[in-house]
Amino acid sequence: MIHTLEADGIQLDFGVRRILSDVYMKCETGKIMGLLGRNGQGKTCLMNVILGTLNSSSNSIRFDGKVTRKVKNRPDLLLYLPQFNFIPKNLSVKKVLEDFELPAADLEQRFPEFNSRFDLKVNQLSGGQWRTLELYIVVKAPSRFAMLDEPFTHLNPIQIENIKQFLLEEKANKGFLITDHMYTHLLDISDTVYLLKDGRTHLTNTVKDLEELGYIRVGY
Ligand SMILES: Nc1ncnc2c1ncn2[C@@H]1O[C@H](COP(=O)(O)OP(=O)(O)OP(=O)(O)O)[C@@H](O)[C@H]1O
Repeated sequence: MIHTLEADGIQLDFGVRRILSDVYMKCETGKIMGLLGRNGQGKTCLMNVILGTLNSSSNSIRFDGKVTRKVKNRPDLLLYLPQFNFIPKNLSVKKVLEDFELPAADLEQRFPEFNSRFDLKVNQLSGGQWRTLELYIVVKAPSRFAMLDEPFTHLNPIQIENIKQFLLEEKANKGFLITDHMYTHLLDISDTVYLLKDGRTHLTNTVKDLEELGYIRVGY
């Protein structure tokens, strides 16, 4: 069965500044939805409104058509990879995996750089490894959907290709909403791409659409 996550009717203002006014987004299990937008257009705010960690004057967040509030309390529905590190730095890799009931062997098979690193504390990992571990948890822990805020940041090109392959395989198990400034990587793996601009989402299909909307300049 395909499950859906939809968000619309969102109005978000900070003082006199309107950040979000005309958003419509739909994610489905089995698919990757990419969200692009220039700095400050409201991508992170939108994710936080969906989660319910940021209050907006109005919003409608629906799972399978049913309005759901306080999504942050429903990890079975949605998990979130924020831009900042969320795993406490003093926990060992082993303990983190145990807490999420995820097998160490699977992490090591997928990301061999964790070989012999399970006893290390998270803050003894490199920044990229710390980020990879967090992403692995959000992707693998059971939930219908996962939102990833800049998953490619801090990662080298080989890690990025590995993560892209990982996400393409794991979308069989959940739906993803991903935002990142590395738009070519996002376009490579996304089934649907929205551009957030001036408070509203634009469904885009091609690089030309992104150029016409002023997000990229091709040919310079
Ligand atoms: N708590 C807040 N109070 C006032 N303004 C805020 C607050 N949080 C975010 N903003 C503003 O809202 C706008 C959208 O921020 P947001 O972080 O969602 O942008 P973004 O699209 O994720 O940007 P980036 O790509 O740089 O991460 C920005 O102009 C930001 O300064």
